Amino acid sequence: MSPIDPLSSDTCGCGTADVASGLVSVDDALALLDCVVAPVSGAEVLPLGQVQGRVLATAVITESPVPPFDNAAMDGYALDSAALAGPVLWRLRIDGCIAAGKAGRALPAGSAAQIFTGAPVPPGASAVITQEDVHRQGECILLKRRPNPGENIRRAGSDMAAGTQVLAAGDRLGPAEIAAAAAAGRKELALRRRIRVALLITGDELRAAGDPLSPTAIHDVNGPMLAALLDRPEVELVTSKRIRDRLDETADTLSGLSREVDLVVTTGGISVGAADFLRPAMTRLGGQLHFAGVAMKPGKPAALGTLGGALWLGLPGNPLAVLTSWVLFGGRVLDRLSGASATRPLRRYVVAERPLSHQPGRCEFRPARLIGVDGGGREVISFPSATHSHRVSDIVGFDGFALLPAETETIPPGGWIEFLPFRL
Ligand SMILES: Nc1nc2c(c(=O)[nH]1)N[C@H]1C(S)=C(S)[C@@H](COP(=O)(O)OP(=O)(O)OC[C@H]3O[C@@H](n4cnc5c(N)ncnc54)[C@H](O)[C@@H]3O)O[C@H]1N2
Ligand code: MOO
Repeated sequence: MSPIDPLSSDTCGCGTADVASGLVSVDDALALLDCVVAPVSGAEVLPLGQVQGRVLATAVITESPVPPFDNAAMDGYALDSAALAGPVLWRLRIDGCIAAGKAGRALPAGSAAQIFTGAPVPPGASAVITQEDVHRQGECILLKRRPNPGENIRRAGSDMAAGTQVLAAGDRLGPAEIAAAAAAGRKELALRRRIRVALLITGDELRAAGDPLSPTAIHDVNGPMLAALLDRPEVELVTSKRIRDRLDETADTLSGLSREVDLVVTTGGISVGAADFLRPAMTRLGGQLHFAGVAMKPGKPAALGTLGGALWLGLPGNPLAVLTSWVLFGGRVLDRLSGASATRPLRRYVVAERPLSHQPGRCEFRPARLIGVDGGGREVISFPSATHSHRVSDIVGFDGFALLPAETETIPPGGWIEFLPFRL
């Protein structure tokens, strides 16, 4: 299999097809994003119980070895295997019982100590033999086999030596990382502060979900979807506003929000119509546009800019276009702002269930569902017959996007195709 193609490669074509219309390729847009979006400054220290999903600001280094002492890996008997003399069968007297959390005394010659998993191995013992491997006779055990030196002993520092870096700045903290921090003896961690985000929904036609509709109105779909996409541990959604399609209102609101937050996410009003006021508002306010228009379908009008100290991520109005541009750019903006270690979306090759046709032009992100594995062990996807950027029904139950290169017209059943899983 060939390596994954850059999205702007000749194979894709989206870097060339729309150059004339001033669109940047997806790869160029991602590169610009990486250049301009830097982590927010400032850290906070929180207890382990409150760090799930957050990004670490400073590395975690163990101060002492883990485990701190040699201990038993199994329930059984601690003994000195080198001291077993004479022919098998060996008989040893049981001298004491060591449970986890208790200390054992030095083993007298010719004896073994009963020991439980996690208990410290007593001085003088070189191995732990499991209780299934011995025959117990009153206060003695009989052994048919000489345990190997070190058998069933977990050595001090064998998990983490003192001074080991177990987590790096930029690591995102999930259950595994929190476990590592706890094992390293930390009860609190230094985290990047949360990203302050404002959500701005634009459109005269919009009514809140569930509100009665006039004959020309529709329900706001993007507001609830974006609020859900922004519901992440590293995000503080400071405000969510809905405004009308007016230049003054758009500019005033953008200007006010840019003084309060790190990132303003907008939806709608970024295309070329006379009622699209986001770009004119940015121009009026002296904002800087890093890109405005990407050679992709859906999501073509997606834009990124800077206004004062805040970033502006402009998403289109059509709901599938919002989701597509969020998957490509939104998650990555949050990763960069949060200081998380770089993570490109993980793409892989899968095969098409049936013939796939595409109108040549922009490279297309077609919603797709993983439906199983074929006889050759290849993952198979199904997909709708076309991408309709306004259709919400097309995204329900889908697993990601099939990437259709700009010049591709058809892909036969069983043909290789790149797949970008949702990483919401
Ligand atoms: N002459 C051209 N017209 C359009 C172009 C173009 O290049 N030239 N691009 C088209 C593409 S592609 C897209 S995508 C849309 C994007 O337009 P906007 O981002 O300016 O979005 P709106 O015009 O405000 O809305 C588009 C569509 O989405 C509906 N919408 C808006 N907000 C919401 C919401 N919160 N929830 C649900 N639906 C929403 C809106 O009613 C429109 O139907 O422009 C094309 N036009
Ligand atoms: O690119 Mo638009 O986002 O197709 O509908």
